Amino acid sequence: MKILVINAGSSSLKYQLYDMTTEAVLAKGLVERIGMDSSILNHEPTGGQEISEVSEILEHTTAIRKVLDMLVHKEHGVLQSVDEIQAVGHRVVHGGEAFKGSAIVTQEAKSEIRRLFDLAPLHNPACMMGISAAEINMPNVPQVVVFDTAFHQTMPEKAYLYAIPRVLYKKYRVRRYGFHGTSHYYVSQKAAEFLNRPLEDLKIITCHIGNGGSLTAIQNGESVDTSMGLTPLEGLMMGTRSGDLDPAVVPFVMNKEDLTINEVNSMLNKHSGLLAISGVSSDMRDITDGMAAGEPNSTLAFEMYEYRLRKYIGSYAAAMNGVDVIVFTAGVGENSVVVRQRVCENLSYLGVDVDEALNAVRSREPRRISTANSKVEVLVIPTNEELVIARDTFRLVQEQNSTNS
Ligand SMILES: Nc1ncnc2c1ncn2[C@@H]1O[C@H](COP(=O)(O)OP(=O)(O)O)[C@@H](O)[C@H]1O
Ligand SMILES: CC(=O)OP(=O)(O)O
Ligand SMILES: [Mg+2]
Repeated sequence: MKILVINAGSSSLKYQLYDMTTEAVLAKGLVERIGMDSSILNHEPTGGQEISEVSEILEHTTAIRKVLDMLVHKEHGVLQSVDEIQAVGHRVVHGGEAFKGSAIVTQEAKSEIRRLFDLAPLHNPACMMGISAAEINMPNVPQVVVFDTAFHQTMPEKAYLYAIPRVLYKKYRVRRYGFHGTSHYYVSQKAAEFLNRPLEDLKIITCHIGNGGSLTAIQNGESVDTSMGLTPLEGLMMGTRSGDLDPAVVPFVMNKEDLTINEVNSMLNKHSGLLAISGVSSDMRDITDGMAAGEPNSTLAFEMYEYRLRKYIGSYAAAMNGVDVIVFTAGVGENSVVVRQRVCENLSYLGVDVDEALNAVRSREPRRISTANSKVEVLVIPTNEELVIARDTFRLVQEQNSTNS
C-alpha cells in the first residue's frame, strides 16, 4: 500500500510518500509560501535529483494538486498514476480530549476538529485545509488523522489540570494537552529498543527540541507529564515562542501597550523566544555561531534556553522520582552538540556523564552519548513523526477494509 503523509501548516505543506510493504520513503518535499506571490515546491525523489519549482499557489488545494503532479512527473515522479496512492495520513496538532488515538476521517471527525479551532487557532485551521484539499484532489481515497495530543491523553489529572476555577475546565476544557506526542512516542519506543530493555521498566525524559520544543516524562511507556499546555506556547523557551511566563504579564502588557488578543498572541508566539532575546535569529545555528563570536545577546539567549531546558529535566526527574534515560530529538536535539553538552554538564547531580567525543559524532542513527559510568543513559534519537503517521494510517485503513469485506 502506498501512503501519502501530509503535515499542513498555515503557509506550508510537508509531504512524504511511503511504500508500506517496505516502509520505504519514495519521495518527500515541501511547499512553502502558500498564498504569497511566489510559492516554492521543493521535491526530493528518493535516489533522484532534488527539484525546486516556483509558481503561484494561492491555497492548499492547488498545493496538493501540484504535489500530485510532481509525484507522477515524467522525469521527477515516482508513480505511474495518482491512483496508486491508497491512503492519506494527516498530522493534526490538536485532538482535544475527543481523540485518544488516530482516526479515519469522517464527517464527525471533521466536525470535532473544527470544534477544536478555538483551542488551537494557529494550528488546526491549517490542518483542516490540508484535509479538505486532499479530499478534493483524491475524493475516493481514505484519509486518517494522527494527533499531536493523543499520546499525552494518559496524563493524570494532577498533571493536566491548571489551578484555576474548575468551571473553566468543565465549560471550555481548559487544561494541559501537550503536543509533539507522535515524536515523544516514537523516540521512547526507539530508546527501549536501542537499549534492549522493556519500556515498562524505564523512566524516560524525551526532549523534542526543534523550532517548537517540548519535554515529556514517560513511565511504563505512557506520558505522565509534558511541558506544553492548552496550546503549544507553554514550557520551554523556543525559536519564536516565549514558553513559561507569569500569566500576569499578559494583562499587564496588553494594558500598557494597548494590545488586542491577536496582537499579544502574535507577540508571544512569533516574536519571542530565541529571536527576541538574541535580536538576530530563531535558529539555534545562528545563536551558537553568535555565541562563538562572543556576541552578548546570542550568548544570553543560549544561556536562557539551556537553563530552562535543564530546569525542566530536573523537574521531570522529580516528577518520576528518578530518570533512567534522557533522549534528545528534533532539529536542535539531533544536531546541536553544544546544547546537549551544556545541558548534560549541569546534570551531574543526577549522575549524568556525557562522553565529549560520542556527543560530537554526527549521524542519522540512534546513538548513545553517555559514558559507561553514567547513571543515566543519554541518547540521541532522530525522530520520525511521518513514519508513525504512515503506520497508523496503514493499520486503520487495513482494519476498515477487513470489516468492510
Ligand atoms: N545543525 C544544527 N545545529 C543546531 N541547530 C539546528 C541544526 N539544524 C537545525 N537546527 C535547529 O532545528 C530547528 C528546526 O527543527 P525542526 O525539528 O526541524 O523544527 P520544525 O519541525 O518545527 O520545523 C531550527 O530552527 C534550528 O534551530
Ligand atoms: C505543536 C508544535 O509546536 O509543533 P511545531 O514544533 O511543529 O511547531
Ligand atoms: Mg516539528
